[in-house]
Formats: sequence, C-alpha cells, structure tokens
Amino acid sequence: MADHPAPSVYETDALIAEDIDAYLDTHQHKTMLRFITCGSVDDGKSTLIGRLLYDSKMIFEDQLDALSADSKRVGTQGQEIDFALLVDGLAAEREQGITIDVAYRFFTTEKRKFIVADCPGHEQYTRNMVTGASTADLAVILVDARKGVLVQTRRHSYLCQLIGIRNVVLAVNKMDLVDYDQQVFDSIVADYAAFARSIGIESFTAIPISGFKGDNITPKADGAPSANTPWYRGPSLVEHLESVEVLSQIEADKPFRLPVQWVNRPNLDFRGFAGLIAGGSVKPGAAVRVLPGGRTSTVARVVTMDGDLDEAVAGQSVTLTLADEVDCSRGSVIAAADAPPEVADQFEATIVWLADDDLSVGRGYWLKLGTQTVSATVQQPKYRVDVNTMDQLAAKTLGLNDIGVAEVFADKPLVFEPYDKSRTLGGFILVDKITNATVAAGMLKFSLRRSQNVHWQATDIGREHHASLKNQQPRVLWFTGLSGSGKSTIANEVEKRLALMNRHTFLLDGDNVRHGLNKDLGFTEADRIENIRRVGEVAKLMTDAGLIVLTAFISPFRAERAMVREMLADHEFVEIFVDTPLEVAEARDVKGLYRKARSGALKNFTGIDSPYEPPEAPEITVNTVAMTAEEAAEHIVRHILPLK
Ligand SMILES: Nc1ncnc2c1ncn2[C@@H]1O[C@H](COP(=O)(O)OS(=O)(=O)O)[C@@H](OP(=O)(O)O)[C@H]1O
Ligand SMILES: Nc1ncnc2c1ncn2[C@@H]1O[C@H](COP(=O)(O)OP(=O)(O)O)[C@@H](O)[C@H]1O
Repeated sequence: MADHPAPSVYETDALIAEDIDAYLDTHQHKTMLRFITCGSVDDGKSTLIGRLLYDSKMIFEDQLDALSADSKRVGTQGQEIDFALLVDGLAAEREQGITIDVAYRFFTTEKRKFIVADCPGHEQYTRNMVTGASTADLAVILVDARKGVLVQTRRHSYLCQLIGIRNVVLAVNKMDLVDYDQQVFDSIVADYAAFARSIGIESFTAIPISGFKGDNITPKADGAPSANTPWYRGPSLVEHLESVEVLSQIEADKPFRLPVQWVNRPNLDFRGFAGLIAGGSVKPGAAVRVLPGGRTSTVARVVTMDGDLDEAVAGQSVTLTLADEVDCSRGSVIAAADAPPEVADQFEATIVWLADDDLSVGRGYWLKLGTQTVSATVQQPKYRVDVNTMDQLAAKTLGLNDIGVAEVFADKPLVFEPYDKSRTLGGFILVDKITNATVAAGMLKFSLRRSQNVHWQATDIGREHHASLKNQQPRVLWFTGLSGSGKSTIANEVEKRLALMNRHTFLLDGDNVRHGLNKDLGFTEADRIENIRRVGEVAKLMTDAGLIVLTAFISPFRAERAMVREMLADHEFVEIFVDTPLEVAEARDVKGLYRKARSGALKNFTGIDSPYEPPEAPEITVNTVAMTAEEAAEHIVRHILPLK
C-alpha cells in the first residue's frame, strides 16, 4: 500500500463544514462521466471499483474503519485492505434478500465526476447490463490476465456495442498474477481486437492493471506508468476516464432537438415548451420545426429558472417560447428547421426482452420513446441473437434476456432517429398495458418505407351521419367466455330482441369468422391475439357504419379486450362476461371439443391447456347457471337500452 497514502477525508470534510458553497462549486463545473464495469466477480470487478472509490477519497471515515477491521477479520487478502469488501459491504442490501439489479456509485477526481454502474455479471446479466449501460458513456470490460478473452467477455462487449457505447476500455486485470508479463497482455489484446472488429467495435483502449496492487489505476505524480509495467506507454485507467469525450459533449455537436416534456402556460401571455435538450444547441432567433406536425417557427426566448439565456446546449433543461402559435404539446419535438428527425409509425428495431413472460406477438404495448407514448405491436421476430456466439437464430417470440430484431408498428406517428444517431430519439421501452411493468428495451434501426405511403382517406359522410340515419347509438356488445359458455346462444337472443326494436345490428361469431376472414389463424397465443385484433378492427368499421355490433369470441386475454376498448369511442365498448364455470361448459360439451381436449387429441384448448383471463370490470356479467339464455338476453338489452 506504500504508493497509496491514506485518503484525506478530513480535508474534504473540513471544506464541506467551512464553506459548503465552495465545495459544491468545485464539483458543479466538472463534467460527469457515466460508465459501466463488466465482468464477473472473479475478474476483480469489486476490487477495482473499491479501489477507485478509495483512491478518489470518496469513502467516509467510518466506512474506512469498518473496512480495515473487516478486512482483517474476513478479507481474503491478509493484512491488506480487501477492496472487494468495500463494494460488497456497500451492497449489504443483497444479503438482506433485496435484489438490487444495478448499483450506482459516485466518485470524483480533481478533473471530473463519475457515476459507475456496477452490474452483477452472472444472473440476469442482459437485463442488468441494459439498464446500467443505457446511459453510459463508457464501458470497462474486465479480463482476468490468467484467463484471457472468455465467452462472457464477448457477450458483455456485444451488449455494450448494441447499446451504443462507443468508448470501450479493455482492462486486463490481475497483471500481478502473471508477473506483469507484456506478452500475456499483448496476446489478450490481439485476441480481443479480432473479436471487437467482428462485432463492429471500431476502437478500444487496453490497459494492463492490478486492481489489487493498484497498478495503472490512478496517475502517478510523475505521469509514468506503474514501475511494474515499464513497457506500457498509455494512460492509467483514471487518466483515461478523465479524458474521454462524454456523451453530452458529443451530442452538443449534433443538430438541435428538444423533446417537449410539458407546456408551461402560467398565464395567457406566456406559452413555453419545457424539456431537456437532447442534441445540439439553441439561441433566440433560431429557425425550428415542430414535429410531428412539421410547422416551422423561430425561437423567441430561451428561458430557465435563472433567467433567459443567449444559448443553451445538449444536457440543459430549458423552456422555449416560439414566435408563432404552433401546434406543440408533450411528446412533440422541437428541432433544427433544416435538419429535422424523421416521423414514421413502422420500424425495424432491435429488442431486448426484460420480462419473465414472453413477448406476445401482435399484442398492444405502450411504447415510450423520450416524452412520446404510443400503443405499439411487435411482429414475429426476424431472428434472435445468441449472445455467446452472435449467431442469428429463428424465433417465434422473445423470452427473458433474449435479444431479437423485429418490426414494430405504432398506432400513431413517432418522431424518431435511428438509435445509432440518437439514444434519446432512437431508444424506447415497452410497457405492459395491464401490469404497467417495463417488459423490453428497444433500439430503432430504421423506418419501413411503406408506412409513409399510406394516408387516411377523408370522407364526407362520417360516422355521426351514419349513426343519425339509423337513429341509434353505435355499440360493440363484446361477449367473452369459455367455449360452450353460451356466447353465441345469448348474442343471438340479444340480436333478435334488438331487431324487433328496429335496431340495426350485426353479429360476428367466432366460428363463422374463422371460416372466412380469419381462416389462416389457429389457436396459438399469437393467432388468438391476431384474431381479436382483426375482429376489433372490423367491429370498429361497423360502428363507423352506425351499427350495433355483437361479437361472440372466447377472446381469452385481457390485453386484447382492452385494446379493442381503446380503439372505440367512450362507452361504445360493452364488455359482457358470459360467466359459466368450466365444469358446466365442459358438461354441455356441445361440439365434443372438451372431450377431445381432455384426451389430448386437441391441443391449446381454452380452460384446459390454454388460459382464460376473466374480465375484471365488465359492464355486464351474465351467470348462465342462474339465468336462462333468454333471461340473460333480456338483462343485457335492458342494460344497453334502458326502458324509458
Ligand atoms: N384450441 C381451441 N381452443 C378454443 N376453441 C377452439 C379450439 N379449437 C377449436 N376451437 C373452436 O373455435 C372457437 C373459438 O374461436 P374464437 O375465435 O372465439 O377463439 S379466440 O377468441 O381466438 O380464443 C370455439 O368456439 P366456441 O365454442 O363457440 O367458443 C371452438 O369451437
Ligand atoms: N343459460 C344458458 N345460456 C346460454 N347457453 C346455455 C344456457 N344453458 C344452456 N346453454 C347451452 O349451452 C350451449 C352454449 O353454446 P354456445 O352458445 O355455442 O357457446 P359459445 O358460443 O360460448 O361457445 C348451447 O347448447 C346452449 O343451449
């Protein structure tokens, strides 16, 4: 430990106590580098991070005392301080059974502030890495000098490249255990260089280090490398971390982009658009274009909490006012007029699946991209990538930690840029509409041209006109329930009653639609989702035509029923749960299908080996054990057309 003096936490403490403003000021003007460390526990990751924290004097005194006591007691390094204990000790939550996926640690040197995301390498590596790496400027890929480039080194590097980390440090660690042998280092670097090229990593910086002994971690006073590696001419790890260009510096040179977070309208005289500048810079007088609409205007003022600015750059939060009244709200993007981002609703994207439940192809998820939220579906993946071999494999869906490429269809146009141009406007997450959990992270590759050639056709006779000619309020009476529950029977009874009341109706029945429009579909999850999507679209067109539509489909999934509800106007969707217990439906077995399913001759049968998710808050429930089909129909008609 001779060349690493004890940290002067006392000096820092004194400055904080004496002049907190001066202390904060010294920090405020430093740039911030976010980085991620990749490697497994055995590669010495914890030791390295511990040493960075220790050498940068960001450990508090009481932690230091505890650390040296613990090192002597349980450490694996004799009388020396075991830095791994520091990191693992800080993550004591883990021992209490609380899973922390990514631990962020803060430290600072004279030149720069740092946030390091430490992602546990073993379990759930993809999910953790994607979370930790999504905002990182740089990745430190640790390799054990005794083991060289391993499968996991490749996997981590691939993920870093995918997530768009352009600064990669290959830290060849534990050099002390190979006698600081240059040949060992050179051959690992050559190995890695060949692999890096193959996955598109253009350059990287290799540094021979020992996290344990401290070689080439922090700069020495004379600027020389560690005496143990006289053959190494490059910078120490910290010097390198201090000198690379951070993302906000890179983003500042790009065309201007401000994703609007909210519209600030304190009074009628002020209308400002607030957000964090994602790219470029802006000045009063700048020509801008507001997307997705595309109208142009000029920036009037650049307003902040501390007054107006002459210029603001990427990384700053500002409020812009514009010279003209333009359509601009949360989710809009204000961009340089002559270099705007693209607008599209169909894309090819790389998707990293983060949820335990598989991707449901064709299901609507919330897609959040910057400040924009739309509903979107993912098509069957073109392939998924084996992250150990980089092979492209056929895939019907994506499971936890899978990475794949698929087409994504949004229900509204998105303002976007390819991910390799802009992380902010090219990176998105998918959120489950029912559980609200984040299920995937994605990176837009490019838009599909076809979406730009399809336009809405405006017609003169609209849906109100159709409805008023029929003198009725269009509705969708959506029957859902098990096979044999009574959907078709009751829907038929309801339709007869409505016809007697001169209502204009149409009944879409599962069995019939599956013989025509949907005869290409079977009963897999994806096919059922597509079945309901199409039926939903047809039902919607029929409401546009002014009809009361009755649908009788099992429609087993809440998500798709919710999707159809969303497609329609308020109160137009009436969910009717035909509540028949499985035993009852099975005892009826009108078509003999339950018997077949029980015998194994029919697979994926709802209620047997395919799930049915009952509605949670249907408008109407009919219990077919307590009511006859006629009674159920009466009940429904009264509900939708109350007797006056
Ligand atoms: N595996 C399997 N699971 C469920 N049902 C099956 C299956 N295979 C064939 N059938 C027959 O298809 C009818 C259900 O079609 P749906 O379009 O309503 O199903 S779904 O909404 O897409 O789940 C259903 O009709 P109903 O009995 O009227 O519900 C069945 O007769
Ligand atoms: N209360 C009831 N409501 C509806 N159907 C009933 C009822 N009681 C018995 N049934 C019988 O159950 C069967 C339901 O079949 P069906 O309407 O085709 O169901 P689904 O369309 O849900 O598959 C019919 O044979 C019907 O006569």
